[in-house]
Amino acid sequence: MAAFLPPVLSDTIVALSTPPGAGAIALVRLSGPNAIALTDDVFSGKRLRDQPGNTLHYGTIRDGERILDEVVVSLFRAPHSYTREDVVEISCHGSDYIVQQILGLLTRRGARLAEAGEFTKRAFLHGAFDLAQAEAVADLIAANSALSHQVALQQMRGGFSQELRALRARLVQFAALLELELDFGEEDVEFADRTGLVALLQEVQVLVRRLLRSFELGNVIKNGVTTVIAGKPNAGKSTLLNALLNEERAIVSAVAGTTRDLIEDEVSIEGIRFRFVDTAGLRETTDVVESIGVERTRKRVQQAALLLYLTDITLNTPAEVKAELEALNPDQQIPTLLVGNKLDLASEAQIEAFRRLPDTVLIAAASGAGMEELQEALLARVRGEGLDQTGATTIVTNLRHARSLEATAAALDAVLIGLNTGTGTELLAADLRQALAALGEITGEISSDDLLTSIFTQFCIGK
Ligand SMILES: Nc1nc2c(c(=O)[nH]1)N(C=O)[C@@H](CNc1ccc(C(=O)N[C@@H](CCC(=O)O)C(=O)O)cc1)CN2
Repeated sequence: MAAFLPPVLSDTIVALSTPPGAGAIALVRLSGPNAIALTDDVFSGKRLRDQPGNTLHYGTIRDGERILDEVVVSLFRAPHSYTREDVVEISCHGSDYIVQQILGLLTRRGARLAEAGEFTKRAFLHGAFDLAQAEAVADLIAANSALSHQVALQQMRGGFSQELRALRARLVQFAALLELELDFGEEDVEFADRTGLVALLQEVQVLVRRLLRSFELGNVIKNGVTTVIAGKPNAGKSTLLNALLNEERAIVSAVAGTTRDLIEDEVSIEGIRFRFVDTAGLRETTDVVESIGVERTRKRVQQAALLLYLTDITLNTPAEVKAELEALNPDQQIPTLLVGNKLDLASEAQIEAFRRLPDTVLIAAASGAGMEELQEALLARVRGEGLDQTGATTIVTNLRHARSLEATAAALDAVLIGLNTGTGTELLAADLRQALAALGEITGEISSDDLLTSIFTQFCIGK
């Protein structure tokens, strides 16, 4: 049997699974056929090979006569482990020196240092979970907000995979009938009911498109929303940023043009991360350093997911602001929120003029007035295009998955067009096969070595 296993699975891998550096405890993990025997070579305590799985053992790690550390060893026996192989975890003291010594001992005895993500890759190759679930493990580790955590956890536990498998299963049935028709060749039989197929394809297409739409929000949940704060010098951009961040991060001064470079910081508002970028004020300038800043601002606005355009309502009219926005964001490609600042200093008439504008929030950044409305407006801009409209319980956060879903949707469209125009079975079957392949790529039912390598090398070592 062993000869048929891919060679990578016949060796025993080892890695530090906790972050390097000084700490209370460090965990060195081994997985593979020799994990237990190798540990027995260096562990003085009970003989691990005689112990059942899911047990803990206290003892020392020794290099010959020399005691390296006092440790606790956890024993997992295949297939009841994370990787589905024999796994030993050595919990030693959190010292880089001790860890290096233990890794050295074990590699000298034949263990191989694990590559990034290799434990999880083995779990995948042994069928512990599918590719989308494995990718969610990395997302879970990286999650830094309540929402990104929730979405990653749901995906890791197989929520998304189940939905995809159900979609795929419905298509497979029809694909099989079409293939059967092809087998009968000349005889011109139709096993697959064309009307039923159209209905099914349309239904599946709705679900695929819903998942695709959820990616807009998914991407925001995972990567945050890059929100550029722009406006004329002294509109109060840095004060606004400080108010949003609740701290003195940007330098604030009364001299126009203080912020010459870009300042970035992140705030999580109800589980969604906003990455605020403060920019140099926009004005015609002869100062060389400052004009570089202005150019950078324009570029940055083009890359923003959201533009917060800040204006001092005591100094500017709505018409002027409109013209400034027009210049900055000509086709209104970047979703924009207009923020009128200095509410506390403005006249009734000035306030009224700005209140009438759409997508506008009035604030006094210095005192914090209107900040709650601003946060609500920010959330509404993001959620408006996401969760509420998708109605999906599953949210796609992974670009690779979104691409595969796009390919699925395109192939399904091709089948639908084919059915409408009476295309022959052969082409229908080919397009349907393509849709199935694209769906299968997400969960890894269909995968290549290159794909697996590119996915798992993005993991940390020891995961
Ligand atoms: N010490 C330790 N903690 C860890 C992990 C680990 O590998 N080691 N994990 C790694 O990421 C995560 C937990 N994931 C795990 C998933 C499955 C199994 C496991 O042994 N499953 C067996 C036995 C189940 C049982 O006894 O009920 C199985 O499914 O058969 C272990 C950890 C987080 N914490």
